[in-house]
Formats: sequence, structure tokens, C-alpha cells
Amino acid sequence: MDFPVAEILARLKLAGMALGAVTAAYLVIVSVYRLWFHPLARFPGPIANRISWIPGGPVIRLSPNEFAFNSAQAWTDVYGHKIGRLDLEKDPIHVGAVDPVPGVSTISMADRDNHARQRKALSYGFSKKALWEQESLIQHFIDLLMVRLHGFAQTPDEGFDIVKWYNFMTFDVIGDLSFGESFGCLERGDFHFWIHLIFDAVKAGAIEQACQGGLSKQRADHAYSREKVMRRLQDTKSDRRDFIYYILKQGEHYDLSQNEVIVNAALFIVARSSTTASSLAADTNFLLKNPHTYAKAKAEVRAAFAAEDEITVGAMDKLPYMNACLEEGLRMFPPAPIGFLRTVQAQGDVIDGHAIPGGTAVSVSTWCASHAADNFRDPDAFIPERWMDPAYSADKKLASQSFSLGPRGCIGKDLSYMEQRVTLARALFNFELSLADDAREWDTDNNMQNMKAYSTWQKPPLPVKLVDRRVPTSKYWRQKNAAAKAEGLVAVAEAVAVIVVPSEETASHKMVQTMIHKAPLI
Ligand code: HEM
Repeated sequence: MDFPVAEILARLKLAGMALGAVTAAYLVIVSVYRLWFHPLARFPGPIANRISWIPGGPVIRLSPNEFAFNSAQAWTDVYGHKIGRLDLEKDPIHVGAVDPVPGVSTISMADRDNHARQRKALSYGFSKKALWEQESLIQHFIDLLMVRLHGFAQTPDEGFDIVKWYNFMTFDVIGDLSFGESFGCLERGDFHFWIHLIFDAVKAGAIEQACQGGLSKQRADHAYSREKVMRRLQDTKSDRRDFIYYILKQGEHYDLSQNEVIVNAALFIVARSSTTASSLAADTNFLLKNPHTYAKAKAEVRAAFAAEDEITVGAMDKLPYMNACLEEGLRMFPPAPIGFLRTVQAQGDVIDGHAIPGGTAVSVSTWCASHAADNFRDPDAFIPERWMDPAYSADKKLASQSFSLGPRGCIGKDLSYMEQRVTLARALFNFELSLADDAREWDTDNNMQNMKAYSTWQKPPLPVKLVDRRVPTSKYWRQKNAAAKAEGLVAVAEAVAVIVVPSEETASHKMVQTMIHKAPLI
């Protein structure tokens, strides 16, 4: 039998043409609908965004059913609590970074009722009172960081990546607060294996969200956190002031299941410690790239404190300029630079003066709001003075909300400020810092053009050099000197000496290599 090849080809061609015509007609109809008849059609945005979901632009339609705003009013309207209105729920596109246990979610992914219950139970551990009680624990890890930095300062001509060390510190703090034991990163000088998995999970979550759920899921598994949390929960006698202490302290009234404690402990580690490290790294970068701000901040710290152990959380109000630098750093480089999506309730709502139909996804992009010329004068310049000087009173400060706000705003905000302030103040007290190269990837021009963000920043190394000021009242030198004294060594005044000279009685064999200060070290 003859095979009618020509006829089959002709039919295939016809079918192809028909399919092409149907597709083209569909696209035209969808485009016409989205441009002129969609409930959101009157809102501006590049044509490509209004008919597809390609991002761009201010107060804008990001995709056919999604809006991004950038004003202070929009922050309140989208994320704030309003009397007589239910708070906006997280949009279903929002992706969590922690693998859920069936029926159990993290505080971040919980629905309205579960969220309120979890937030109440967890708030004790994040309250100001709790943080004050946790100070010694946090200072302990900053002590360890300072010891490591003193180590780097012994080779003042060599750069090292300070981002890694800020990360080690914040992960160790949050590990200790969440599980009652640290990850040991500062001691080992290396990340814990679990933290590598976490970085990957955060990145995968961001890609999945950007593709509106279209990619395979990868979440931080909580088998590891389960083991750690269970161990800590069994230790009911411990009076370490970690989060679990505050949960258990609520006795029978605490309203979290064991699984909820586990997934939330994982969440704290996953999403929240690298953000504080981002801030510290960004501030170091901004200060060193703007020498007059660095000079002012370090002069303020050094004038405010005669000894390092005076640098406590309670004393941070002595540092208005340094605090302004941190605030400006958060504005210039919000650690979570994206917009956190919410869904407008069925009956619709008014956001920033616009009536928005129910079901629309809305957000304020942290980055766009804090870099908008409508909100800030010279928005792309690092100007800490704007937070103090009446000359900048026209700036709309409330548009910079790197911790978000309202019932689902950051629960760890005070903890993060505490870590940032004390760490930076102690670094400025102990060291002269400089950039080891031009830190091209940290170039802030053109929207951080050399750096990638997947919900949070993929922070490249920031190589810096340190010179030890060898302050006799620093914790490090006090301890060194006490140890030298205990061994019968005598510290002598030397300009840039690197030795402690043995006293006559102990003579030669006790020579140790250490840096000393001109002034007596005790
Ligand atoms: C500079 C540091 C930080 C920044 C910029 C930051 C930013 C944010 C933002 C923008 C949100 C809202 C997310 C959303 O709406 O979906 C958030 C929520 C949250 N943050 Fe932070 N965060 C920081 C540090 C921390 C720390 C140290 C912790 C401590 C564990 C923490 C714990 C949380 C938790 C548990 C939530 C969810 C709160 C809820 O849903 O009620 N954050 N954070």
C-alpha cells in the first residue's frame, strides 16, 4: 500500500497553521483583556508587564494580577494592622524555606489564626526583657569574634573575608538561642554542614517563588533541628536564656506543639541570621567607602567608652551617629530586598489611595521604597546624617522598612539591632579597618549591579585589613596581659612590638609572641 506522505505533510502543515492561528488569537485576546478590560487595567506599567509578568518600574503592575508599591502609606496599608479590617494574608505564591511537617507550619507560613497563636507564644523569647537577659550569651559570641579578629590583625597587610566571620557569629548566636548549643562556627572557622543546606534552600525557595511555584521544591530539612530541639526540650532544668527557656517558662500555658517548636527553630536559623550578617557587612563596606563617616563613627565610639566591657546593649544610646550609620545601611542595603507578597481580601481594599480588587497580590519592594527619589533625597548615597539632621526632614523615613512592619513584621528586629550595634561598636573600638581591595562586588552603583539576591543577598567576600589599636582596656589585651602576668611575664611599652619580654626570674624559655601596647597592659 502507498504511504500518502505528501497528504500527511499537507495535513500537518494545515494543523500547524491552525494551531498558530489559535495561539495568536488567544494571545491577542488575553493581551486586549489584560490591557483594557482586566480589573487592574487602569494601573500603569510597561506593556510587557501588564500582559505578562516581567518585572520593572515604581508603583507598578508587576504581572497581570500583582502590584508593587513603594510609599510609606503603602507599607501601612499592605502590612499594618487596621481596625475593622482583617490583616492581609500571605499570598499563596509566597514560599517558605523550611520543609513543613504535615499539618504544622512555621510562624512565617501560618494562616491568620495559627500565626496569632504562634506569634504570642514565641514573643516572650524575643521581648526586650528576654534580650537583656540574653546579653551575656550574645556578648560571649562577639568576644569569640573579636578574638578571631585580633588574630587577623597580627598580619595587618593581609586581607581576610569579614563577611564569613560576621556570618559565623550570627549563626552561632542563633544556634545557641534556638537549640541551646551553638554551631561552633567561630571556633572552627568554618560553616556547619547544615548551614550550607540552608543557603541552598533559601535560594531554591526564591527561584520557586519567582517562577510562581513552577519549579521543584527544595526546603531545609528539619531532621537535624528535630534532634537538637528534642535534646534541648528534655533538658527542662537548664536556665540558659535561650528561646526554648522562654517557651518552657510559660509552663502549661504555652501554646506550641513540639513540632511547631522544631520547625520554627529551623526557620530562625534558615532565614534570619544571614540577614544580620548582611547588615554588618554592608555597614563595614559603606563606612570604609565613605571615609568621613568612618572617621565620625569611630571617633564617637572611642570617645564614648574608656573600656571595651562598657560597650553593652544598655550603653548603645551613647552612639547616635553609629546608630544612624546602621539605619542608613539598612536603607541602602536592605538585607531582604524583595517585596513580601500579600493577597487583598475578597471585598477589595484601598492601598496607597488606589482601590484594589480582591484577590490581587500586593507588596512593597523593600529595595525600591528605600531607593525611591520620591522618598529620599540623594537616595543612592550613604548619608547617615539624614537620620539626625533637620536638613533631611523632608525624607520619608517610614518608607525604609527593612524589617517590614505590623503583625507579621520581623520578630527578631531587636535581637538583630542588638547584635549589629554591639558588634560594630566593639570592632571600631579595637581596630583600624580598611578595604583590602576595591571590593568591586560590593560596588553600590547601579543597584548593586555586581551582586545577586535570592530573597536575601548572595554575599560575595568583602576582604578587609585590620590594624590592632592595642587598647589596654580591650577585653583581649586585658586577658592577654593577665595571662602573661600569671606566667611571670612582664609587658613593656613598645611602639609596634610583637613580643612580651620575660621577667628576669622566668627568663628565656617563656618568650611568647604577642602584640603589646605602648601603655602598660594592666
Ligand atoms: C537585619 C536582620 C533582619 C532583617 C532585615 C529581617 C527582615 C524580616 C522581614 C522583612 C520579615 C517579614 C517577612 C514577611 O513578611 O514574609 C521578617 C520576619 C521574620 N523574622 Fe526577621 N529579619 C532580620 C533578622 C531576624 C532575626 C535575627 C530573627 C531571629 C530569629 C528573625 C526572625 C524572623 C521571624 C520569625 C519572622 C516571621 C515573623 C512572623 O511571620 O510573624 N529575623 N524578618
